[in-house]
Amino acid sequence: MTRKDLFEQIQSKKSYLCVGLDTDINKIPKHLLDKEDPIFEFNKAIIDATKDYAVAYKPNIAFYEALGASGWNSLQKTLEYIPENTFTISDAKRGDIGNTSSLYARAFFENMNFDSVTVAPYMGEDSVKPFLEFKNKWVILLGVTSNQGSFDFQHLRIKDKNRSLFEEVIIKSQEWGTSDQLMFVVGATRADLLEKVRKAAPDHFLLVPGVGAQGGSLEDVSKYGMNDHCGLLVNSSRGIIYSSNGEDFAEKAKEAAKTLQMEMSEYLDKYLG
Ligand SMILES: O=c1ccn([C@@H]2O[C@H](COP(=O)(O)O)[C@@H](O)[C@H]2O)c(=O)[nH]1
Repeated sequence: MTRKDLFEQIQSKKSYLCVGLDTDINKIPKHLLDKEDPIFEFNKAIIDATKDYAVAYKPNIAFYEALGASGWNSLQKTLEYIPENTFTISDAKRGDIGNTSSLYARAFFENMNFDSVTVAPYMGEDSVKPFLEFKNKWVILLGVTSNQGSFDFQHLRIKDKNRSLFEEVIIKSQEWGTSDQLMFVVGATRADLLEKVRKAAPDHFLLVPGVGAQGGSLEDVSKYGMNDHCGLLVNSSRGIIYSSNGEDFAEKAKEAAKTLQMEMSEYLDKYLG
């Protein structure tokens, strides 16, 4: 999917919502467990319920690979079920020496046909570039993450450049790929840093996890993160998919997604540059 296609979807749905499919066999409603593939049945119902409000879906790969072959199978079926014109993110946080990264890229872009994959930047250029060799595919590089541990490394100051390590990641990586193939993860819990991030990357899309269960503010993210083509994909996983663990789980997920979409629609009117 191109950047233009993505912006068109955002405009037509008045939404920049990404629904996170962090599907945990121990958390899904009990009545699904006697189905042949409970994970897929759950995802299918969530996708049906939220597809009018979401422009992207983000399965977190850990939840699937933890289940072995059956998890990969559920993931493939889920990916195929996501409607066309919807952006797909494999949240895999990969990255290794070049030849290994090439194989990760093939796994998610060729074998599975995701639009994008999240990549950890700390092994540097040769670990990221293999992912950038695929036409109309996206690398979503971890910029400043939503967790407390982000302070261990990402916020360290680089004295001679007078900036933080996460800013250096965002600036340096723009030498490797364009804003048509590179996005950055910025945690919603770090909305205070969005002005800095936007200074370093004015045109790029940002994937922003951390609203909902982690408490990030959608309004702050939208106010400080939006650019003239929106430039935001805001993810909520648990806050949507586990709104209820009863028979009404899909209906409740729909309500949660719709609530976020309606708020986003307001912010698009208010903050779109
Ligand atoms: O900085 C980051 C990077 C990735 N994530 C992932 O996003 C979702 C968030 O889930 P919620 O249930 O909405 O909190 C999850 O898959 C994380 O692994 C992140 O939270 N922060």
